Amino acid sequence: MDKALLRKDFLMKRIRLTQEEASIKTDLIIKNLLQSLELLAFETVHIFLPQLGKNEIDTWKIIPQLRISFPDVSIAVPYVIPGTREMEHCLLDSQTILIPNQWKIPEPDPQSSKIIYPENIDVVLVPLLAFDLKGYRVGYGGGYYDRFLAQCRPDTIRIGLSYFGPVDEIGDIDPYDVPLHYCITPGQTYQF
Ligand SMILES: Nc1nc2c(c(=O)[nH]1)N(C=O)[C@@H](CNc1ccc(C(=O)N[C@@H](CCC(=O)O)C(=O)O)cc1)CN2
Ligand SMILES: Nc1ncnc2c1ncn2[C@@H]1O[C@H](COP(=O)(O)OP(=O)(O)OP(=O)(O)O)[C@@H](O)[C@H]1O
Repeated sequence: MDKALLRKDFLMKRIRLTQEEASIKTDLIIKNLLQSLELLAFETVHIFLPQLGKNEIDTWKIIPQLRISFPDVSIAVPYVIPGTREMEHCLLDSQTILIPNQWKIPEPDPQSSKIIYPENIDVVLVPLLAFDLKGYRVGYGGGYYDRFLAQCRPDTIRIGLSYFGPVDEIGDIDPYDVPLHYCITPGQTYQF
């Protein structure tokens, strides 16, 4: 199936989840994610912060667990440079000032935050709407993550988080699409 159709289908599936279903799935995703991360060595992990009102996976529930399980690890979060399809990345700590952007996604204030460069990020937790059996993904369609992942090191581990299992194949993959290494769902962890 094509990205445009998958985007529409999976946005619909996600918005139809009740708060309770979303919360149960998120807890299962966190459990599977922590198990997978235990097997990896990393110093800096990048995480998205959830868009309000769109039923995105509530990554605010993941962050405290990451801090407990990996106390020495730095957490980085993205900032979309206005008017561009590029992102900058900042350290998330108790000092970080967060401001909601035009899509109601909390973002770090890039002026007052410590900038983290893509080449220093070891693991990226990637938002998505749908993914396929080869590890390709569909997001909102801005290409923000494809651009960002291309700036990371080739050995940076890309982990998708998804409420739903994979589709067989995304039809219209293009040369800019950067596949995932893992995708974590409530039911299982896929490795590609
Ligand atoms: N939490 C989170 N942060 C993220 C992303 C993401 O998917 N999730 N992004 C991943 O790339 C980038 C932001 N990209 C976005 C692109 C479009 C819309 C958006 O809401 N677009 C439409 C509505 C889409 C719909 O619901 O139909 C709009 O402008 O109203 C939001 C974020 C960077 N930060
Ligand atoms: N590194 C890049 N340089 C230039 N264009 C790019 C790059 N990465 C992606 N694009 C373009 O951006 C557009 C959106 O890509 P795509 O539909 O794959 O977005 P997406 O993966 O759903 O979105 P996101 O990455 O924001 O979650 C496409 O036209 C794609 O060719």
